[in-house]
This record gives sequence, C-alpha cells and structure tokens, in this order.
Amino acid sequence: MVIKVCGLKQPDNIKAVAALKPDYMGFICYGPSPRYINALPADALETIPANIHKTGVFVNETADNITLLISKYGFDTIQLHGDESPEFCEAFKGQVTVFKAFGVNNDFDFTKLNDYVNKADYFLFDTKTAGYGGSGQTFDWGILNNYQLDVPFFLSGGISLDNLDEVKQITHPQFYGVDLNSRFETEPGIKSIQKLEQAFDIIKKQYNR
Ligand SMILES: O=C(O)c1ccccc1NCC(=O)[C@H](O)[C@H](O)COP(=O)(O)O
Repeated sequence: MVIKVCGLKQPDNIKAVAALKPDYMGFICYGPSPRYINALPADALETIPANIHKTGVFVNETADNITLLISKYGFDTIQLHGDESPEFCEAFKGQVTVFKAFGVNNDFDFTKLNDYVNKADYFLFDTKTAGYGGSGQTFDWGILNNYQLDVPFFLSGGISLDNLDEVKQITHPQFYGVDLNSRFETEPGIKSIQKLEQAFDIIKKQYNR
C-alpha cells in the first residue's frame, strides 16, 4: 500500500511532510482550489528526496500549461482530475507517470474507464463533487467491487484517522494506494504532521510495510 499526501503549498510544511517519507506528494495546480500553489517558488520542491514522487494535480488544464509546470516544479507524475480524454492522458504517458482521477458516486459506471486502459498508469477514485477534489467527503466504497480492470487504483476522498479501519476492509486486488488530504489539515494546504504521523503508523502496521 503506497501513501500519497496531497494538497501541499507551504515550503516548511512541505519539508516536514517529506520527512515522513510518503511515496507521493501532490501539488494543486488549479486556481479555484484553496490549495492552489500559485505563490510557491519554482525551487520549493527541490529539497524533496528523489524517491518521493512529485505530483502536479490539474483540472482541465491545457497541455501547454501542464508541460510548463512539469518543467517549473520538476513533477515526475501528473494527476488529471477533470474531464481529460484518454488521448490527453496518453500524450503525457511515458514522459511522466499519469494518474487519471474519477469522481465517483452511487451511479458511477466503471465501463467508462475501459478507454483509459494503457493510457493512464493509475486510476484514482475520489468522491464526485462540483469542486472536483479536496472535499473531505467519502463515497460508498462498496461500489469498488464493480471495478474489474487491471489498472491499479488509489483510493481518495475523505480518508481520515476515523475511517482507516474501514479502508483496511477493502480487499480489491488492484487497490494500490491511499490519498490523504483535507482531513489531515490545520488549514487548507497545511498538513498536521502529528495526524499524518498517526496515519502513517496505522497504514504501515495494517499493510506490514
Ligand atoms: O485538494 C484540492 O483542493 C483539489 C481541488 C481540485 C482538484 C483536486 C484536488 N485535490 C486532489 C486530491 O488528490 C485530493 O487528495 C482528493 O480530492 C481527496 O481530497 P479529500 O477529500 O480532501 O481527502
């Protein structure tokens, strides 16, 4: 089970989270989000060890702007969190690792993922909301039983210290990682190191990591 911490935006907090050694750190490149990294200097991610994947999170952004920000911040991974097509994902695959995120609700039709096979490296299942992400809300994780492709996925949306026990009950063979965000914050974009430490301990024990 790998761990992604998403929605970081302040240099000292970024360093403190990196010291916990998550597998992925996510940076929101989407203006309407309170976690938008517009004020983050270009060299702010340079202190992150190379074995932690730096992930740029985009919502319906142009390919040119994504390319620009990959270069500015040194992202090795991108998370496409809007309505990006399979072809849009494919254009980046190979150059960087590509996560395609989907907003899931009770009506979610997993057959629409078929066209993304081989065009994204991972899927990320988040709770469907108007704001695209960072809602702190969970979806009914039972619906994951309808997912039958062999692309590994991250679980996202409202994961907190209070529901890690339920996360452990998910035994899907493609369940690859968890994504931690707003439920571990002191304010939008600033993570509680204490809460994250607790979560890392629990997850590592649960999955013998
Ligand atoms: O975090 C945001 O503000 C955000 C806004 C728009 C698109 C994506 C965003 N976050 C991406 C993530 O990967 C989050 O971790 C995911 O949405 C779960 O967040 P939360 O429900 O707060 O745990």
